[in-house]
Amino acid sequence: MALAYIESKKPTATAAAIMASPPQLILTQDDLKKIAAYKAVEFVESGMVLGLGTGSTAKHAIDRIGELLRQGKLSNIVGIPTSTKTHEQALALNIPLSDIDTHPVLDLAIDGADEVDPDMNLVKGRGGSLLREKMIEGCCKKFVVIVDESKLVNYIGGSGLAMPVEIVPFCWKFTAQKLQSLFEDSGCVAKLRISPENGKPYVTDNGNFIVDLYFKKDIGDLRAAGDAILRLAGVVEHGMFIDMATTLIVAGELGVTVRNK
Ligand SMILES: O=C(CO)[C@H](O)[C@H](O)COP(=O)(O)O
Repeated sequence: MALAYIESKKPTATAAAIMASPPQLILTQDDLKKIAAYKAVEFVESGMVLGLGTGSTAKHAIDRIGELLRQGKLSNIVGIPTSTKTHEQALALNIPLSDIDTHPVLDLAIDGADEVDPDMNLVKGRGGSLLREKMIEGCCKKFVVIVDESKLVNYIGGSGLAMPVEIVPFCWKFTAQKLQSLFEDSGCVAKLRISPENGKPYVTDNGNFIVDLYFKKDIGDLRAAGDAILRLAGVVEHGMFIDMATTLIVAGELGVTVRNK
């Protein structure tokens, strides 16, 4: 697919303000996340129905939306949260909330990602919310992805970190084994995600488990891989977001890049 690029290596006014206060020599990863998030919120207009993402980057965007509502600079926003955690954050900020039963078409969603490839395909779900994120971000007119530059990869799986798959708890070992076998040629290792809090299987907002897939090599055709995963009984959804992002905002040491698809 042909891509159109709008690129700027100059810090925006918002980014410049964040960089300037307090004075510091090195921006932390969290500073970069905040810069990307604030830039994304510039796309938000009063009256919009908004998908509210999950994770440490999206959290900054939601805080900013709450702040602009409080200041009266935004009004009549309806937020659709992608997780119970985001739901709680948005409630605390007095952002009016709804769901996709009531609002099946959203104006805009803002969310982070774990990996972004050169075609703006994503890995999401290391925060555990991939199913609701995919349902909600799949019905947005515009899906703005916000990342710091560490999330950019040459190919999906290229970070060496997990590509999450949400599965039903029933006979999870069977499903994990099937997933691993599917990507044998890519040296795939499938691991059940364990919650660091209690040492038990991590349970998603939907009552499911997550199997994290680690690849040693490029898995090739992402659509074919995604379809093969979804054909396995026991799989609920995978964390590859193929051809869904419409805008990518990357914050790095040299400034902010905005790229439209
Ligand atoms: O997909 C996600 C949650 O399911 C997050 O967007 C993703 O994990 C990125 O998180 P962070 O902004 O904390 O790096």
